[in-house]
Amino acid sequence: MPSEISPRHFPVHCHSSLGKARRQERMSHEAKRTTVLEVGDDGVALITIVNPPVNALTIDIFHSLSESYEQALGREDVKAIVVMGAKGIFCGGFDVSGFGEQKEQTKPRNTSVDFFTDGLEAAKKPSVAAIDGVALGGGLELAMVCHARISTPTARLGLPELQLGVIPGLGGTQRLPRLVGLSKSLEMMLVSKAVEGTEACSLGLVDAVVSPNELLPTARKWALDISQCRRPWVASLYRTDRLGSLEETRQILKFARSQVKKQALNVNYPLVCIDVVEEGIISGSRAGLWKEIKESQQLQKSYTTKCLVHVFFAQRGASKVPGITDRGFMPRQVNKIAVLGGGLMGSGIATALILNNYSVILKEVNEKYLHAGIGRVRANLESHVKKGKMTEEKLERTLSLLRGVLDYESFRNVDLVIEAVIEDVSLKQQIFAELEKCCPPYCILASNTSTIDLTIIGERTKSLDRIVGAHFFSPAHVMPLLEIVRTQHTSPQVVVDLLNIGKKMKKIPVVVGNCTGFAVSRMFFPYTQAALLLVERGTNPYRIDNAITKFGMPMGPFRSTDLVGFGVAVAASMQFLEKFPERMYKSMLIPILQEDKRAGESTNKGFYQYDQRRKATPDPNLEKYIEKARSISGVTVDSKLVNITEDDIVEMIFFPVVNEACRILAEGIAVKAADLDIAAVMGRGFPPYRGGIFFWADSLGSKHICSRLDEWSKMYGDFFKPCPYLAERAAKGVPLSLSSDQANPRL
Ligand SMILES: C[C@H](O)CC(=O)SCCNC(=O)CCNC(=O)[C@H](O)C(C)(C)COP(=O)(O)OP(=O)(O)OC[C@H]1O[C@@H](n2cnc3c(N)ncnc32)[C@H](O)[C@@H]1OP(=O)(O)O
Repeated sequence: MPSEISPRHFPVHCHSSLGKARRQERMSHEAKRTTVLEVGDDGVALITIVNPPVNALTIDIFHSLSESYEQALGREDVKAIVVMGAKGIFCGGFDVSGFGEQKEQTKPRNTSVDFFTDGLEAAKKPSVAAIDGVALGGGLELAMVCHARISTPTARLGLPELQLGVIPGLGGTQRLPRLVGLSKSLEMMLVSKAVEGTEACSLGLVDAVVSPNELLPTARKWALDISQCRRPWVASLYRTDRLGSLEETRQILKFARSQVKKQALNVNYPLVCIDVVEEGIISGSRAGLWKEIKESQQLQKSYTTKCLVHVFFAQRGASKVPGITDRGFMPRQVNKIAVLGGGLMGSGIATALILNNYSVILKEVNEKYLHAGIGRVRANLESHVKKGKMTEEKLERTLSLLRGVLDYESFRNVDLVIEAVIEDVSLKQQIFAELEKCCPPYCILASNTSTIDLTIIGERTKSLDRIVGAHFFSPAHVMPLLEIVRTQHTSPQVVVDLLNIGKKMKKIPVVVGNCTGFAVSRMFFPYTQAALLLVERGTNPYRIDNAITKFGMPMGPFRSTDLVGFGVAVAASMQFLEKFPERMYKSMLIPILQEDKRAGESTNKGFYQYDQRRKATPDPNLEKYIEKARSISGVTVDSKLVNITEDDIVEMIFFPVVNEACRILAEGIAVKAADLDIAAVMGRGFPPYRGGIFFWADSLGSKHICSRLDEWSKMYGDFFKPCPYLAERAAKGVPLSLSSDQANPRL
């Protein structure tokens, strides 16, 4: 039975030690971050966490929560306790804004063992969590300390700490396996997968699922039932019935470790998480709690966490655009959307839209292409069915939102058109002129171009104010980034509308300015170019790809060019060549390969050769093409570059990317460096645990980057020449990500 509760379990703050000013400041702070205790006639004390917007846990909240609990436990008229969050959100977890700092974050001993375990879980009065909205991280950990959990069907429950480089630190590694079993708990923690209330109930994580209206009455009754022994009084930490035999445990942990070693390169926190879970199973849950405390404290201070927390906040900051989202524009209702072109991109965009309940018209030029486009959408949905994410019935319902057409007849009442045809300037110009005539005057006219200047695309229209870039990344129904491109003419309302649609499509939108390549393609165009320069001077291409994947990119430059296809790569290069000739590295290697019908993965040969299962292997024949390209370029093999180290490969490939990112920032194409961090992570798979392109560059220092670029530009030409923004920051020794007064914002 629950042990004796004494006030020492609850850290109570001592006002007398605070000065008057600090006390006042603290009181106004607490007015926003607090818990509220209300005792009903039924004898149930309702404790509500109030810390908008997501009721995150802070030290203040813990103080207030412990005070509320202490009162509830001490009052004779209270028989049981219900915990909930204000405004339909249980709790979004611990406030992560201080994670990644060297200072101590919490007093986990007080919270995890003394407060949560020996205080709440062992209390003489039962607690029930009433969960709506989200119960994530520390929020779910608090709920698991309660003796039962009632949830709404759509509430999301999970322990997503690992996506921030930390492990659950309030008992989650111990209680989750005991509630849902080891395999499921590892899956939920290692891939930061949240489950909805209904699934949580079938897993045993929650005890009942009810509608939002019934949530509180049910939770109150449940709590009273426990107190009167009509329902079991369960302390999750000591359950063992969901844990399998020791042999099963070993098998599951072994498998999890092998998966993590394959997938989580350069980071240790997933393995730490598994070790902590194992400790609890082998040595008992209290031993597990202590190990969890020690490890989570360490990880909270780690540099990796600092990077991942930066990405978390940068992602949220990306949808706040000065001069646009702070002007009070409300997003307009967008119901009907047309997509032009049913190729790879168009079908992906249409899939993403119908998956998020938009009605979509897909237009193609003839029956054959239309049929193929709709077929692609169906195939995209079928892959969801195969992965168990969707039922056949849901597939048919989703597909019924798509209608194929061959003309503009039905465009008369569309709210948004997304053009996704091939990268041909005059074709796009013609299409936009037609759209202007066929669509209503309020319709947003968006292009999915990845490189072409939008003002040029809209040259033949008088609708520049409603022309905007909606650049998706392939596969569009999978990749999270949406690059919203606005020109000097695009109206703020249109940007606000598109931001809202992006959010509804569960994309991460980043708003950038208009130029050739915008932010993502432009920032990364030196990525493949630097690789070509190295190869022509003797570096083995497969060593380059290997070094870059070891750094953490999903693919090296050659493998990713194969995937994109040489046709697309050449079309983009032509745009850059026209716009930035002075810093293009002009290699003939790709055109030479193309001449020999090697155009990348789709032709089974590119830089790699591909078997029937699309597995890439190095091709010994590549060397002869490289030699030919080398002779055309008139360069010779440089023994330094033949024997270049992996670290130097990474710097020679990525410093030109940093250099271009600096130009983009200096020109005001991006509003802030953090937006380019998000663009690199979400659009190109730059490792999030390095914080994004600028965050990583600043960890190395502007001086180091500039001096290396300088050195290479003397040896290998202007391709490496540091831009004025970078050179200036290096001279002053200031970080590249600091906003610049000298930048000339065009947005
Ligand atoms: C000790 C423990 O084990 C450690 C932990 O608990 S670590 C934290 C674990 N929790 C998480 O990882 C959840 C993080 N949050 C989220 O996933 C999402 O914010 C959410 C699902 C809760 C809400 O999503 P959504 O409604 O789209 O709102 P979103 O824009 O993301 O967040 C709203 C605001 O709350 C902030 N916020 C959300 N969760 C936060 C958190 N855990 N800490 C600090 N701020 C947080 C956001 O930064 C944003 O602030 P802004 O308005 O100033 O931009």
